[in-house]
Parts: sequence; structure tokens; C-alpha cells
Amino acid sequence: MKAYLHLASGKTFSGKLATPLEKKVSGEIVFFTGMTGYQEVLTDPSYKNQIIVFTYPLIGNYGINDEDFESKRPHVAAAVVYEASNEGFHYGVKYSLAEYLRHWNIPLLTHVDTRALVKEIRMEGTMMAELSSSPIPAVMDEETTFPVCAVSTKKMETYGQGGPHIVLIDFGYKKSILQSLVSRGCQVTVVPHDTAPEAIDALKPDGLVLSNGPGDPKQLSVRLPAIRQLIDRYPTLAICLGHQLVALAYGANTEKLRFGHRGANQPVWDAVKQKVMITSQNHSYVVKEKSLEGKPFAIRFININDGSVEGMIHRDKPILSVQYHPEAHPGPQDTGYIFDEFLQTVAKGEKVYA
Ligand SMILES: NC(=O)CC[C@H](N)C(=O)O
Repeated sequence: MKAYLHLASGKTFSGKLATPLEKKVSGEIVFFTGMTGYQEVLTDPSYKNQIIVFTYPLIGNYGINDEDFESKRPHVAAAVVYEASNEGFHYGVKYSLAEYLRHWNIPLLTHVDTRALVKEIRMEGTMMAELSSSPIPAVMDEETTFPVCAVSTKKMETYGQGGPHIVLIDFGYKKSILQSLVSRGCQVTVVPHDTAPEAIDALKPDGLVLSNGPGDPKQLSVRLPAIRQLIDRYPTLAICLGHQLVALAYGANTEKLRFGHRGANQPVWDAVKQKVMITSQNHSYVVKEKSLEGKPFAIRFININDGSVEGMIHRDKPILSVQYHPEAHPGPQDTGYIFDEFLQTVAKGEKVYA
């Protein structure tokens, strides 16, 4: 069946539905450039309510297995590809891409001219789009939901044992962040994003991790005083949305990039190691460099492609924040040392540059 992707810029792209479209779906349209990793991308909560376009022309060729999930379910509003493979060739394959998305009632649009579509997004910037079976666009409404609430855990959960006790504040965490901590011997308590600081104190954490998550960080502005209290008190590692929240909590500012960074090969300069790392990324917003002037942070990481801020360290306190994803999945593992550095910091109670 034919369906149409109407962009807020006025352009329409058509494709064939590989899963049913019960009612029209709308969301912010973004693109991911990695050649592999679609299973992790679909289940990364940071993509909540977004329509994802895969630029690699063949998606689904290793199917969906039971291992490589970043959370319990897919979060994208819809997936758009050029060609979706019906067969998966991974040794652990359980479903085809279409079977998996059909199970979760998520539309998969195939045979779309993804090169032309991505050029349009690059020109116009990330925008709202609507997927419908009608060739005529409806009036588009701006996304007003609050996606962090939809993906954050509702109750505390504990994983791993022994080791330092890390509280992971869940704005929509990826399983690989939890695994990166547990595999390094931590006990991790995952808490809802709006847990009161006193309730976190009661858990007696040795360190805090602020997770990734969907949406505009400013939607969480009511939480900033609580976040500031917490990060000033405990050794902290903040990832992606978490990093943006650290900046906002200190009175710096964020802005939206034209079409964001999504992919598995973003080069980032680490000013401490004096090296370029290849990183996995998925974000629309960035911390404005100018807004960090006069703030107690040094910019440690810089994106080589566009010079944007990719991470900061507090000058005095053990707070480290990164815009990219050190846990990778999908993507290169160059920056796994960030977790080691954080845990050395936790052990010492003061910052360590490994
Ligand atoms: N991966 C993330 O945490 C994304 C952060 C935020 N939602 C952004 O798009 O910038």
C-alpha cells in the first residue's frame, strides 16, 4: 500500500508501507547515517516520537535478534528506509524488521527516495513530518507531548551487586549505559527522572549518572534546581540529554542544531587525551559554547565537523559530561574510557583524568 510523508517544509515523499498504518503518524523527522545498528536505534528511548530515516540504503539484512535491544520496546514513531530486507542473516535472528515493527504497530515506509529526503532535511533543518495514506497533507500540529515522562521508569530498579553504588537518573536510558556500569562491577539503582534529591540521598549513592533521553532539554526546566543540588553533591557523569541538563542547571544555554548529529562516526577531539575519538551520536540540541563563558566548566570535547561542544568538565567538582554516547551501541567503542574515568573519580571522590 502506498503512503505519503508530508514535511513541514511543504515537500511530500511517497513510499510503500511494509507494516500497516492504522492512523496518521506525526513526529519530528531525523536521519541516522550508520550502516548498521538499526535495532539499537529503534529501541533507543532518545528517539521517542521521532520519525527516523535511515540513510544506508538496505536496512534489515541481519534481522532483529533478542540481544541487541537498548530498551524493552521500539520508541520511534515511524521508520523510513529505501529497501527493507525481508530476510535476516544474523545467527540469532528472531524476526524480520517488518515483523518486529508490525508487532509494535509502528509503520515502516519503504522505497522512499531517502537521498532526496535527507537532502531536504539537511537544507531545511529538522522539522515536523506526517506519515499518512492521503496524498494531501493535513494541518500539522507541533509536537506538544512530554517524551521523557513516557519513557522514564515509574519505579526504582536495582541491577548488579557489590562495587560502588551508582544512581542512574532515567530520562530514557539506553541499556548499554546500565551494562557499561554493571560490567565494571557497579551496583546500579535506576530511578525515575523526577525523583526528589532527598530520596536519592537516602540511597547513599557513591556517584550519579544522568542518562540520555528524548526531546528538548528545556522541557525539563522545572527539574533544574533539583539536578543542580544533586550534581553539586555527588561525582557525576552526564550523557547526552544529561549533559545538556548539567549545562542548563549551571545557567548555560542550549540551542537546536539544524539537523542534529545521528550516526556512528562523529569525530570528537578530547582535549585531555589530545586525540580524536570516533563516537556514536544521536542528538538535536547542543550546549551553546558562548553561554559557558564565566561558568565553572572547561570544554573538554569538541566536534571536529562543526566545532560544537561535545563535553565539559567542572573546574573544581567531579562533574564530567558528554554529548556523545560513550557506551556506543551502535558504534565504535573509542570512548569507553569515560566510564573507567568516572569510576576512578567515584573511588577517589575527586576528579581523575585518566
Ligand atoms: N541522545 C540524547 O540523549 C538526545 C538528547 C536530546 N533529546 C537531543 O536531541 O539533543
